Amino acid sequence: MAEENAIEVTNLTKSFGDKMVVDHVSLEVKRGEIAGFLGPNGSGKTTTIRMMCGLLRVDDGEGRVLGHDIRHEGPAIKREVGYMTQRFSFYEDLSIEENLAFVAGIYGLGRKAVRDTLADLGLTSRRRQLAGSLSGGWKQRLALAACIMHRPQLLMLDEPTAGVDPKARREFWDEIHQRAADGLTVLVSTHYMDEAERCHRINYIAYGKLITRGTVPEVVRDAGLSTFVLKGPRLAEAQRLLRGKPGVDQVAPYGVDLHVIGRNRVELEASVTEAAHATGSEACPAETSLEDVFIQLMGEAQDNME
Ligand SMILES: Nc1ncnc2c1ncn2[C@@H]1O[C@H](COP(=O)(O)OP(=O)(O)OP(=O)(O)O)[C@@H](O)[C@H]1O
Repeated sequence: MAEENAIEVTNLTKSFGDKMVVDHVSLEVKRGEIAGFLGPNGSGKTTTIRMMCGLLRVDDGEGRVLGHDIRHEGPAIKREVGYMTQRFSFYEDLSIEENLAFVAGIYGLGRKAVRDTLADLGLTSRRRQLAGSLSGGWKQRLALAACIMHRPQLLMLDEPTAGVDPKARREFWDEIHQRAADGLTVLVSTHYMDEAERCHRINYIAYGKLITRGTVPEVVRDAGLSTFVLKGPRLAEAQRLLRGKPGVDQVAPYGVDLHVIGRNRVELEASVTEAAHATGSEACPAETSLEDVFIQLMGEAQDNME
């Protein structure tokens, strides 16, 4: 295994009953990298994360996490990985400090680890506050504290910011970036596009299959999509006209604009020009967004399933 990779797994496969929910997924994450794990609901992200943490047996495939074999060295992986589950929970009637002391006990850590972690995450002044009375952002900070207290080298964060307000999400990401700069590796699943754009590299999975990976500009470029923006007074009509026209794969209102996206640029441009003419709107080429790419990939993956 190349030493610089914190995660290197190939062909991970898992079925529940007769349903294959992770289908030969291969992932590579470099040390110190923030890797995004994106994909529609139920596409297999959590299952993949749990296999890589040594929490779930793989049906097939192999690989190493922090140099440990995922099939046979689960306990070593668990010691060196911090896993923040999707619906993390605390004892609501215990304080921040008491909750962390409980987690410290599980890892065999002492009071110093709790004190250091409180200080490290800016929780010292709130340490006596009950976990149940914390806002979403502080709860999530407590969850992060609980999963980094044993000083893991790799964090696996499963939708860590779901339902948290934008300011708290930004603070969370600043925190993650600082830690990555200090050498921590992070794999983070998210449905938020702004968070995907904050990752060094992203991996997109749909219906159990890894569909694309790379930096955000690489993923957008590799998708090979073209986008036109329509501006004008009769966009609802333009939207109706464009649906199902040659070259038009997606039509989506963005505020007062209409975005029209497709793979075949020549056909797309002809359809857009025609709709613009019919509705007195103005059309111009625009950058394709990551969200447009994901929606396209999701639709295509769905079509391949049928
Ligand atoms: N223990 C289990 N037994 C049976 N089916 C399961 C089990 N765990 C997950 N699944 C199914 O496997 C599929 C993949 O689920 P998974 O939670 O890995 O997806 P996900 O990409 O993390 O989704 P989300 O974005 O909604 O969190 C889903 O259809 C889910 O219902």
